[in-house]
Amino acid sequence: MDKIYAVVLSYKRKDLLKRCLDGIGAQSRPCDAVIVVDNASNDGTEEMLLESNIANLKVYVLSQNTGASGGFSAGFRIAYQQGADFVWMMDDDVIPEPDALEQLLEADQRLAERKQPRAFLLSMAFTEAGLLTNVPRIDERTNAIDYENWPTLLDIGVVPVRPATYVSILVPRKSLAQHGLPLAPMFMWGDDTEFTLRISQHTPGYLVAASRVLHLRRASGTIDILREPDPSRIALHRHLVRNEIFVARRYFRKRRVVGLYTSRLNLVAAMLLRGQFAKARIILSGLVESLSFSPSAESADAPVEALGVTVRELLPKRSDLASEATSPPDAAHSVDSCAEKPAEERQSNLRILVCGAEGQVGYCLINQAASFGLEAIGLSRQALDITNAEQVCEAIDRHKPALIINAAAYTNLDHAEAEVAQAQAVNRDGVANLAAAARQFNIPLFHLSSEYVFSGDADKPYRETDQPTPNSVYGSTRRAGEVAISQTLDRYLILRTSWIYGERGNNFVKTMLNLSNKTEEVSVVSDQIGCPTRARSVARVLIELALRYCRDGDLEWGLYHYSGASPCSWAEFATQIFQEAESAGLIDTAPRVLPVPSSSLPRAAMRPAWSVLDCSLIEETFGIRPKHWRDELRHVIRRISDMPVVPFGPSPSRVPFRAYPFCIKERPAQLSTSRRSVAGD
Ligand SMILES: NC(=O)C1=CN([C@@H]2O[C@H](COP(=O)(O)OP(=O)(O)OC[C@H]3O[C@@H](n4cnc5c(N)ncnc54)[C@H](OP(=O)(O)O)[C@@H]3O)[C@@H](O)[C@H]2O)C=CC1
Ligand SMILES: Cc1cn([C@H]2C[C@H](O)[C@@H](COP(=O)(O)OP(=O)(O)O[C@H]3O[C@@H](C)C(=O)[C@@H](O)[C@H]3O)O2)c(=O)[nH]c1=O
Repeated sequence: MDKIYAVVLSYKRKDLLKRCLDGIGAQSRPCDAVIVVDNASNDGTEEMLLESNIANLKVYVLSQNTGASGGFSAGFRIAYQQGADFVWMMDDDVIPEPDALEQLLEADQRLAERKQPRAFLLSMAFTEAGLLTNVPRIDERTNAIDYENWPTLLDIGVVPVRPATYVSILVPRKSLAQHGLPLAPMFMWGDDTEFTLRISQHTPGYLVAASRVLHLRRASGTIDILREPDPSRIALHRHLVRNEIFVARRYFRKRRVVGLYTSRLNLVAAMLLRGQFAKARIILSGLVESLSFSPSAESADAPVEALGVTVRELLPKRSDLASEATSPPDAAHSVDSCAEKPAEERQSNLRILVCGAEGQVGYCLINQAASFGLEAIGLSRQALDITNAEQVCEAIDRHKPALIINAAAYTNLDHAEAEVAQAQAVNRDGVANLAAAARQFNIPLFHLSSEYVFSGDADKPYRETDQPTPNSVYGSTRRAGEVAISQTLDRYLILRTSWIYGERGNNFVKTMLNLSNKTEEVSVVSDQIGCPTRARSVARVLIELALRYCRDGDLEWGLYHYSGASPCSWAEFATQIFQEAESAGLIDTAPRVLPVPSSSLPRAAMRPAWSVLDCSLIEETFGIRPKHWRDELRHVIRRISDMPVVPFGPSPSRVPFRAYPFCIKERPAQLSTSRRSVAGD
């Protein structure tokens, strides 16, 4: 079933927002997530949201007001990047009728049956007095004999429209993927017009008669500086002037642009005659700005931070997630541990120590943590070698983190078969060092492990309760690390995952892309099945759980499985990688994928035939759902194609076949806002 994310942008209207959320919560078709973007309201909105009982509520507070266009742009990208199939966007003063969403989706279905592509679907908006408001413009495009086409689909209750507002608009993922995000620099007014015009350039949007919402807007009618009731908004009218001209220039005929300039200049003249100098200056500055204003659309993959803000995720109370308070364990050697402190003090230690910070997941942890309000101290292997117990204690003592996340590991499977001692030193003894230190400092340890702890001869997804029986050195050492943790600590979180890939580091996606330039056919095993998992999503899960621990001082500790959704073979994964890369223009021609049995590609370490993890426990416990690897892969490929340099291949030692021994140096990782230490910090 499609994932529908409702997104509400809110700015200093907590009472209206509450009504809006109640309306969303009462929908006959529940939303898979309800996202509120708080545009730095600072008016008690956060407190109201923290107390909210709306199911699946996620709240993102921007560090500063980015205007309507910035806020909507943030909301669209957050929902898109979290895997929404449809984004149901609205202002905070919209109260949807209980079947508003269901009706939009039914209309979408009817249009699909008629094979009509659609850029968006729109509800009918009414004022409290029952008058129509926010009426979109009909799409007046004509048919082959020059008649307007708009009545064609009246029988299914929809009319094609083009410019529209964000008063209950349902935008399919495809529109965002193809056309990008609303233009944040517009700040306010006209950004919705521009966005809907852009996405409906070749495919109409539709107004859906049966979907109705109430729009409780403060001022009625059109926006006009002469009638502006709110003095604090008068200065903002320069955006309106600039944006109107920009939209006209981009989407309409020259005559309209000239008309706009003329009417605005006339208005300025009239104002000057009436002595309205301040207002005249505002219009004039809009006109001047319009001469050079020409923002371009960001891709839906762009991080929210690209808006020049940081984002903080709030964790609203949700009955299903509330953990029972337990008494803090022995505090003999405690250092700044979250668990022993009252709630208000706990918030003050949001520092996490990340080991293995230069690895795929480690890097993503450091890169994302600050956006969620965590201070991440990232230590590379040079800065902290986890095999050195003394160094581990020193690092904790120096940084006094609330918890440790271990993303460090010896991950070269084939080399591990020969370098058993080295693999054990890191994956077993290094992890034991971390567990001992966590115990000494009375802080929890989050740790990553692998599905390779299982032999791979099962026929159903592995659960946390299944007995590990590793059949490689890597798998055995990972299992030994898990055991060391569970025997040393009560407060630990082990996350087993599988087939990690991302735009950075060594992984299968990078290997395939590297191969694509060198060969026309790639042999890939088709008898190993698993779930590809994006490094960034693994990091995101760890951040989410770290935040919950810092908030509550406790967590449902233990072992969890988390991987991408939907199993596939490596051969299927490779095929999809090439397809995505080809359509993103990253490669000219996709090589053929020749599916082969594992026996035909011998490697030092045995790979499990079945690498599928059952992720239901993490979903039941924390509401964390796996994301489909196909969606995630598309993002990763896009990001790689945005990179200015040729993608990095794997280090030659990880590549089993002679065909691709080259390795192009990756550009140095950029430092994130969180602290990253490479040598000693
Ligand atoms: N990659 C995958 O497909 C999967 C990985 N996992 C697990 O997830 C975790 C993260 O994986 P991923 O990000 O892909 O791993 P990477 O191999 O990308 O990163 C591991 C990092 O650990 C560092 N490291 C190695 N030895 C030490 C040490 N003694 N002290 C400190 N740091 C050290 C490495 O540094 P250097 O490069 O300098 O050696 C590297 O930066 C690991 O535990 C891994 O086993 C689980 C399932 C699948
Ligand atoms: C490069 C290549 C690989 N393959 C196969 C071999 C192997 O079975 C599979 C993946 O190979 P890689 O070497 O990229 O990945 P590999 O090192 O096996 O990946 C594993 O890493 C460790 C750390 C884990 O914990 C696992 O979850 C898993 O992700 O693809 C081909 O069939 N053809 C090819 O051209």
